[in-house]
Amino acid sequence: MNLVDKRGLGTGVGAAILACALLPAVLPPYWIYLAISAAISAVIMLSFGVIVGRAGVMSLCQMSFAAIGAWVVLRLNVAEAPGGFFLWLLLGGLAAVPVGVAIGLPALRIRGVNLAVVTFGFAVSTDIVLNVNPFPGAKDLVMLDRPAPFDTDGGYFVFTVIVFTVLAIGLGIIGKTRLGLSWYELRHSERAAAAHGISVARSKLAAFAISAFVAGIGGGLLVGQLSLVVPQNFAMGQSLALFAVAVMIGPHHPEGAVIGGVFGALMGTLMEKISLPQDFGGVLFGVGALLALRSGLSQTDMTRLRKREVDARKLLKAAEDAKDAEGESATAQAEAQVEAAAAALAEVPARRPVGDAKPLLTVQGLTVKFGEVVALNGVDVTVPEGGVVGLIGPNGAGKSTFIAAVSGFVRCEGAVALDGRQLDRLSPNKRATLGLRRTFQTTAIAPELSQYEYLTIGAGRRLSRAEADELLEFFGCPPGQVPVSIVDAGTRRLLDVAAAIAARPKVALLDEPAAGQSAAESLTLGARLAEVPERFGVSILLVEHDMELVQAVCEQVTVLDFGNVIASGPTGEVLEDPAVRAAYLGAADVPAT
Ligand SMILES: Nc1ncnc2c1ncn2[C@@H]1O[C@H](COP(=O)(O)OP(=O)(O)OP(=O)(O)O)[C@@H](O)[C@H]1O
Repeated sequence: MNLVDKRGLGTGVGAAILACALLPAVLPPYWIYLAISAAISAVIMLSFGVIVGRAGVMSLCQMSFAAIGAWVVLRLNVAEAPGGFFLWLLLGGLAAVPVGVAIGLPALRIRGVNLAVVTFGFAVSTDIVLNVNPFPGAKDLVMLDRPAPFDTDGGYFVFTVIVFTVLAIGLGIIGKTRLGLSWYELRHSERAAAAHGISVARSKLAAFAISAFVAGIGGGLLVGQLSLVVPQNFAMGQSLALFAVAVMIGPHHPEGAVIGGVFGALMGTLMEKISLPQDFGGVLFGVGALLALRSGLSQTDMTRLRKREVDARKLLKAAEDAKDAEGESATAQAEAQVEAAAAALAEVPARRPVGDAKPLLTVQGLTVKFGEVVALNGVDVTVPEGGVVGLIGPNGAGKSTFIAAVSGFVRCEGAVALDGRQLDRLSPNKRATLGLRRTFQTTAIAPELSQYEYLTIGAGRRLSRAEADELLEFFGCPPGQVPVSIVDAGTRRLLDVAAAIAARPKVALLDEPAAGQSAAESLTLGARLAEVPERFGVSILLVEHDMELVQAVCEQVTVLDFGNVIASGPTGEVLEDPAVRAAYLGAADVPAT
């Protein structure tokens, strides 16, 4: 879980040095000029990589941000401002940031195609403004002079490659931080991100701000290449074509940005060389983008994921072979697992406090209505410190709605307090950061993440390798390098539980974590959950249909039926209650104690 992928960094920097040493020496002047265009396009591609590739936001106005960068550089050039081109370039990037944030504000309320329309609207407005107001210096032909030692085309190519490399490394590091990883989560599920304590608004605005900065730098670089720019350099059609390339190729990985940049810059020339109309390239990009949108993954995502999966499968096979070498058959292992789980569960009641601990989560009079449907009607539940409390009931009783309301995802009446603090008016991510975590019945984990990366998102901090390994082993998940894409649905739930516990919240609300598990696995999970309060300092509210699990792990249980509490108290007594047995009749077996 290092912030820098040393192998990738070595390869990338090596390739950049090679390109800088070779291309200016061997390419004819026109192709050097095209190589500069490709490097600048690659920088602009990086900006698409942040907003489209990582955060999954359909932004069609990156060239407008580039135009702002170009405008600032030219304005400072005309004014002969101190600092020179390098400083102006930086200021051009920074000038695009507030505009990026302003464009990002609507993204807090709208998404998908609607957001694409908003960003496209901005691109159109920029087009109109630029066509009416020429770039600074255009009237009097005040050109920008490239600074030495980058004043020749070959030298300027080297400069653009250096800028690209620095930006790619910076974005790579950001991508490994919680902010960067949170963009992946936003792309798949904003609810899951909020449940992990991520402020969806802040995360999206940061993506807009950073992508606008990078695009602004790209615009400034274009001024350095052309000495003076015209509105057509930033036309909305350009934004559209580059967006399609970005969706297709995946410029959030440096190799994707380079390929995208080369395509973007050279496609016109290539089409001309094979006697096809230049615009035909745009059609090809559009078709490629549609295919990528259908699969949900870009070309570079797929290539990287396949490699990760191959490596992970080797790792899993080696672990399996090691077990086989120990001579234990799969059946013997499963039997040993059940025996161990049963033994661990047998010890649980002796270790647990029985209801006399301090209340940690108190929910009073919780009422949720969906139109005419009263999903919850004045429900009271308390989770004591160090306790595992069950919430059960037949299908549609209101259990998931309870978790959604307590964690802030659903409007409700009533009072929710965590460790004495009222949570009622707080957002889901605020509740999560205060120590109330939840899992979902249906997980929405980004498949391209490794389990280590997912734990980092869940934990809200960088976990040490040892801590992450301990959590994964404890919950029976595969090794941390294994990508989520090849983890089965049942194990993804366990990973979700591990990510919730990784944050060391005060209380974790677990929504059917044993669904999809075999009887033996469910028993094993029970033993682990019973251990969680003591081992990780996290109290649990457990929603489950597996009555054996509930009976073994929960000291207290509350039963819902049609949104009403029909019984609450020590598990053994409640499960014997005739009203509970009647509610469950035909819905699930309640084993007699
Ligand atoms: N968003 C919603 N809009 C309208 N009705 C809803 C919504 N969410 C839940 N309900 C209704 O609220 C009631 C409780 O649903 P909920 O999913 O909480 O039950 P549950 O006990 O979790 O069921 P299960 O065990 O099947 O998950 C059901 O009648 C359901 O149809």
